[in-house]
Amino acid sequence: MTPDELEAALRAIGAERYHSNHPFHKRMYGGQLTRGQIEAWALNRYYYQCNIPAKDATLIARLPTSDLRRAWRSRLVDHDGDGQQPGGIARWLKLTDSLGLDRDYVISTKGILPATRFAVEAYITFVRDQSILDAIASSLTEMFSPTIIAERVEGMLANYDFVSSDTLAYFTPRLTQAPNDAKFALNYCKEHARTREQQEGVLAALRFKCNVLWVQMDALWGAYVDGHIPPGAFVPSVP
Ligand SMILES: O=C(O)c1cc(C(=O)O)c2c(n1)C(=O)C(=O)c1cc(C(=O)O)[nH]c1-2
Repeated sequence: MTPDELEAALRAIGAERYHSNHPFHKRMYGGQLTRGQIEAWALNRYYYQCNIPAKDATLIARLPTSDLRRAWRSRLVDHDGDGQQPGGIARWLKLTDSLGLDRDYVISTKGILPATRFAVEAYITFVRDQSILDAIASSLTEMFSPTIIAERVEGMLANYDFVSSDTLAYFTPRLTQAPNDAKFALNYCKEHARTREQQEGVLAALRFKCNVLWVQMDALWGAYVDGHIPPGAFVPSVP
């Protein structure tokens, strides 16, 4: 494959497998979720958010050059803040605050679904154990996140009176951060995935990561749409 053919193959995977295709997302932006279901989504998604810096620090520890480490470390600042400006984790907690979730409970992660925990842990393990090329490729879902974020924010503002643009402020910086991050990772993969085997590895890494996101939606659906809430997991106080 040429580098451009590789990019086209990556985009085809996103078109088919990104979590924007999941029925839970469609219900969310379509205004068909209850407040309790949105609370469950925000609570569970906190676990993804708060582990993204651990994932990125794991990768940085493996990167062989200053140039690569410097390029990647902006992601840590994006999520952890710089001590002056809040980062993504703090902004996510504003979202859970505004939904009325107890901050200590959210941070404790006691109420998240087992599948959320397993999926996020699998992502960190993948980045620790697979090749650096595959680890970088696993971040490429971010190529598709601006579209899902725009859809989600627009749909939620239009459909839920308990959500405001302030509630969803987490997403605003992501609309510029994600494309920058994705561009760097995509260029890296196009440049370094030369053999067929390497290219297949990159494609498999993106499929893996789509699964990490997809199973989190499946778990929310099973627990909060079908009603099979696992023992110990969050039970919404409102329907
Ligand atoms: O809102 C979303 O649907 C969405 C998706 C993704 C993604 O595609 O992995 C990320 C984010 N948001 C996000 O906010 C974020 O910080 C992020 C980091 C990463 C990553 O893999 O390093 N993905 C994502």
